Order: sequence, then structure tokens, then C-alpha cells
Amino acid sequence: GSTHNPKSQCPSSPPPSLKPHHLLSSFCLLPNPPSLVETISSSSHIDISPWTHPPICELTNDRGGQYCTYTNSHHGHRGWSIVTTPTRAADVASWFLDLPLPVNGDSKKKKWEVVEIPGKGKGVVARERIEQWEELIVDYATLVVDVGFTVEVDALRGYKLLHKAVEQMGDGGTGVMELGKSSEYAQDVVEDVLRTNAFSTRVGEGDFMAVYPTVSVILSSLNARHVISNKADKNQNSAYTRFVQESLQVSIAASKTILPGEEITISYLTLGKTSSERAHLLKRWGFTCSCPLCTSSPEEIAASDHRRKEIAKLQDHAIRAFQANKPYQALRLTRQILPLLPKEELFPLESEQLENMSRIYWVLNDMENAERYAKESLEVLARQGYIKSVEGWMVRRMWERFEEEEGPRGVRY
Ligand SMILES: C[S@@+](CC[C@H](N)C(=O)[O-])C[C@H]1O[C@@H](n2cnc3c(N)ncnc32)[C@H](O)[C@@H]1O
Repeated sequence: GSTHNPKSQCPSSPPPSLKPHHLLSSFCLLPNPPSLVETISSSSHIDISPWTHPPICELTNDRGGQYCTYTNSHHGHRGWSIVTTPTRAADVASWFLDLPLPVNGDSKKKKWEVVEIPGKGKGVVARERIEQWEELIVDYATLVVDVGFTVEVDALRGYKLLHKAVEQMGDGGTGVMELGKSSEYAQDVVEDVLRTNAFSTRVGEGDFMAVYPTVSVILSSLNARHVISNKADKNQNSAYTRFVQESLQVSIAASKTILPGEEITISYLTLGKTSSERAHLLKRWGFTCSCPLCTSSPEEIAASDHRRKEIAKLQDHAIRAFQANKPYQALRLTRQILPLLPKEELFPLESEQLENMSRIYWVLNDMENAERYAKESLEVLARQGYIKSVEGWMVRRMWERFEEEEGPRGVRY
């Protein structure tokens, strides 16, 4: 199965290896997450901490379960609310209690500002030079909604919970309500904000949509790639997102040097999509893409699409080969993926592929190569800022994870 407890993936979190992955990756803030203590699910005596408001609930359409709005109006810059099941809320609450509360305002001087950008609404622009891999924004989720809720609870009752979630925040909901709205599918204003601004992420065992108010102002350039030309730099998103699942925190880091006055952009879409997939997914935001990749020549677009399809195909085949106990074939396929990634600027996928190499060698009990690739993968993560430095225990943790997922090493072949 592909359900994964992110906590078991520490310390190198990007997507679970050799399994179909989601790009929105995470890393572990706490090497040893606190154990889960159910606080809310026992309905006889409801302890509402760490929430500042009693939960408000609605039954699911089949009447078999419920979803509730939980709010802590002090946490982060304007408080946050989560709409989920009582069990999942209890899970979140248990580790949430142990997290240091983010303080209002930033100690570091901001190197960016929010400005109005003609034709694009608000956007974020650099005020000072920002170095490659530098972290420039740290933001906390303010509205978190269980994906299950959107299908299991009737729309009208659902909107009630969403509106409560927003109104109960520290600022009365103004921060969330001021965010961009652009979805032609939304029936309700909070739904529109969600559709326009939310990231999908995993929290514990569940899939969620999460709104990060500062990150929400950043524009998209659809992870364009370098067109092989002198304009190369203009075609790259200047920044990327790093999720910290345990604290519902996200940080934005520079993927290249950003000069004063330059727009800061991130990809709104899972990386690696082809042009037609991007056009389809982009409908959610209701703007026409004018980024350099979208407006480059048909030949250039076709060449990029071809490479992206090739990457996806190789990944798929590598997974199948590995699962079919054909490790050498899986190695060969994975090796072919690596050089294609920089051409499409899919650098966040690099560490995953290196970890896959390590995993295959580990299963083959070739520990020299397993260790070499494990370290390379961690070095990439460190360079990209997902971890601070490469340490011995991280490699050992990787072996533990491989053993958990693949069984004891060296017995299969
Ligand atoms: C997450 S919000 C970004 C902030 C938004 N501009 C605002 O004023 O709140 C997404 C919306 O920004 C606009 N947007 C983002 N990237 C854009 C781009 N590359 N070109 C035009 N509009 C863009 C679209 O209206 C989109 O629905």
C-alpha cells in the first residue's frame, strides 16, 4: 500500500521511495515524535485542549461518522482551525501540544514584500538579493481541511463548518477571507479560498488541504524549465516549498539566486506534469499561463513533454521491476532517470531517486553501494535545506526504514 505514516519516514522524508509518490514532501522536525494520546475521542468527558473553542460537528452523509471544526485561535500569526474527524483531531492535538508555538512577527528582516502585480493580483517580490537555497519565508497553516470531509459531508452542512473554522480564528477570519479567490467551481467563498490557495498535504494518516496565508500570496510559474537558450534563468521558478508535517509549517526557499525586484514564484502543481496536464490542472486558478514554458515554441514544449513522459514512464517501470523482484532492471531504469531530472528542473525528485538506488543495493546486500547512494541522497537533501547536515544516524535510520518496508536484507536474492 502507499499509505505511509510520515513519522516513520524520518529523517529523510521526501516521497516514499519506489512507491508512487506525491511531491508535496515533508521532513521530520522531531527525530522522536511524541507518542499519540487520545484526548478527544472519548466523548464522555471532553477535554478541549489544545483547542480554544469546543468542537462543532456535523454528521457524514451516511450518518456513520462525523467531522468537526477544531480551532486554536492563538497559534501562529492568526490562529488555526482544522476540520476533520474526532480521531484524527485527537492525533493532531497530541503532538501539537508539544510543539513550540510560533511567535507573531519575524525576528529576521524580510527580504521580500507583497506588491500588486498587473494582471496577476498580489504577488511577492524580492527587496534584496536572496541566495540559492536560502530560506526566505516560514509560514504556518491557518486553515486545514480533511479531504474526506469534502466528499463525506453534504455541501450545505459542510460550508457551516468551514465558516466556523474561519470565524473562530484570532483575527475573526479577515486574513483568510482576504486571500485570492478565483475558482469558477466554488459555490461558497471559503470553498473558493480553499480551491485557490490550499496545498494538499498529509497530516498523520490523512490527506488534507492546508492554507498558508503568506505562502498563498506567492505567484506561480508552473515549474517551467530551462529552455535551452540564453534566457535560461527566466524560465525557472525562483523558489520551492518545504513542508514540515509535524508542525503544519511550510518554508519557502530559493531555488536560484533571486535579485532585488524579481518576482518570487513557486510551482502550484505536482512537478513533472506535461503541458496538457498542466493546462487541465491550471483551470482551478482561472488564469492563463504566460510563463516562459507555456509561451515557448511548440517544438520546445513538445521536447519538454517528451522528457517528462519519459521520466514518468521510467519511474513507473522502475517501481514495477523492483516489485517484481528484478532489482538489476530497477537499477538500470533508475540510473536513466537521474540525468533527465536537471533538464526539466525537477531537482526535488533527485534525492528520492538516489535513495531508490540505495534501497535496491540494500536489498541486494551490496552495502558499499547502498551507503554511497544513501549519503548522496542525504547530501542532496542537505544542499536543498531539507536537513541541516548529513549525520551517521540518518543512514542507520534509512536502513531501519528499508528493513521495515522490504524485510531483512540479503535474503531475497
Ligand atoms: C494563491 S493565489 C496567489 C495570490 C493572488 N495573486 C492574490 O492576489 O491573492 C493564486 C491566484 O493568483 C493569480 N496568479 C497566480 N500566478 C499567476 C500567474 N503566473 N499569472 C497570472 N495570475 C496568477 C491567479 O489569479 C490565481 O488564482
